[in-house]
Amino acid sequence: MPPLRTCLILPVRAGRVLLGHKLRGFGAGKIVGIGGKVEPGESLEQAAVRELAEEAGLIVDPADAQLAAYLDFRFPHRPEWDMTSQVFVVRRWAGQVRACEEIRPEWFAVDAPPFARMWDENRVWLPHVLRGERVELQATYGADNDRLTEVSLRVVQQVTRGV
Ligand SMILES: Nc1[nH]c(=O)nc2c1ncn2[C@H]1C[C@H](O)[C@@H](COP(=O)(O)OP(=O)(O)OP(=O)(O)O)O1
Repeated sequence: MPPLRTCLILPVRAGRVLLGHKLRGFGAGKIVGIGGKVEPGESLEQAAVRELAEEAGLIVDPADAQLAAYLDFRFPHRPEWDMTSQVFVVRRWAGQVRACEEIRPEWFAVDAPPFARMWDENRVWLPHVLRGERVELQATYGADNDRLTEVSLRVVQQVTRGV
């Protein structure tokens, strides 16, 4: 089965990034980037802005979603969890942050994301993205489906403007 296609979107403003406490479903109990599965007929940008509106109440023009990472997560001991995820950064939006049944959003300082409570590979790719770089990452999880056994990261583009 090909890996599930998902997206993540990171609103960034004034040195802070919006993440969310995942309250149910995949990754429940972790702090995650807001996002979800890409639905048939949607572009990745459309999926990302739809998820942000549904899960955190912010309204974004898909043209303002900047591609920041391509992530490939493999779980050899739980292959049904294999996913790819395109990550977008957005700096312009309308609306107010609000919670939903699935996510409780919270702002974090860009220089202090809550790595201990995030998926393990976030500590590898997220600092680059929050510095304004574009990256590609491949990560493989071990038998506990919680800690990485292998990871590789490639910086695809250095971006002069930080977030
Ligand atoms: N290793 C990983 N690191 C990470 O940062 N995000 C990951 C990840 N593996 C998956 N994700 C993200 C991608 C995607 O946004 C989300 C999974 O999609 P969903 O939130 O749609 O899952 P759910 O099972 O909660 O879906 P529904 O039950 O359909 O709402 O988890």
